[in-house]
Amino acid sequence: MSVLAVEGITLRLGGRRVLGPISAAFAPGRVTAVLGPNGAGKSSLLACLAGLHTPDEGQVLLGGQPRSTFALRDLARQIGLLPQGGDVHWDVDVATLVALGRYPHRPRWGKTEADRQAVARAMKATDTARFASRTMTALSGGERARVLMARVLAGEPQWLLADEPLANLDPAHQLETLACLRDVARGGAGVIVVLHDLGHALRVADEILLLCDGEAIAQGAPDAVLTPERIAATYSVAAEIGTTPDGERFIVTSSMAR
Ligand SMILES: Nc1ncnc2c1ncn2[C@@H]1O[C@H](COP(=O)(O)OP(=O)(O)OP(=O)(O)O)[C@@H](O)[C@H]1O
Repeated sequence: MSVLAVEGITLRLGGRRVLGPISAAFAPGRVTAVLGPNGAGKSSLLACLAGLHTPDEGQVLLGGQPRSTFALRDLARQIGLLPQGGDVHWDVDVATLVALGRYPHRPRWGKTEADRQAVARAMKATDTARFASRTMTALSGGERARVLMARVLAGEPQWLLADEPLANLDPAHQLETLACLRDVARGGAGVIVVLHDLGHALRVADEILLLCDGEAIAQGAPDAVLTPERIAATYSVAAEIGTTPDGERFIVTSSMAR
């Protein structure tokens, strides 16, 4: 599968440059965590990759071809976006909503067995099958967030772009979601995930892209990017990085001494 990349893109919103110029490439079969302080440009970058924003300069490339040269249906099959803080305010039942994720794949009429199986897999992976017949507006915020993740997973995109997918989730479901992202990458898809928890990023990511003020200040292996010095310079917090007896990496942050 081909690489997804941005080449020298800039983005202006409200008359202000909020991104770039930035160049970065994302590899299939890997989890890339996009990190950075509030307002760094993480969502803007994902929106450019997903086609919600058109860069003012530069281009988004899919397999070396400009994104703009692909048909919309083709792009919808290849790239799935879970937007930040997405929600649903209509009385749709969970199974119907998740099945909408198959829309780019479905024949003109009806659903195929492959559609049904993809929806079942997505609901199992997100622990949402047990409320398949309930309406979205009758679920808690975290339950709705998991259903929205199921909808994107049901589309089995070659590129999964997830903007803060752990928001509103309890610790167990956060870990399940991180494991699910790893599974998606293991299956060969490219995963690009925006995270705020540096420890989660250290554990889930093969690679980290660190943004600050709309620019990429580092991209590489988690241990190489997330050093205490760089965390201090980027987030203005002190960080201690360690390893549990089980070999799990963790980061503890604290206020910097004044
Ligand atoms: N529609 C808009 N009009 C003007 N400025 C915008 C708009 N949307 C975002 N911005 C600005 O663009 C910058 C980048 O925003 P973006 O949402 O990409 O940041 P982020 O890194 O995802 O932040 P967060 O961690 O807070 O979600 C911010 O300074 C924000 O204020």
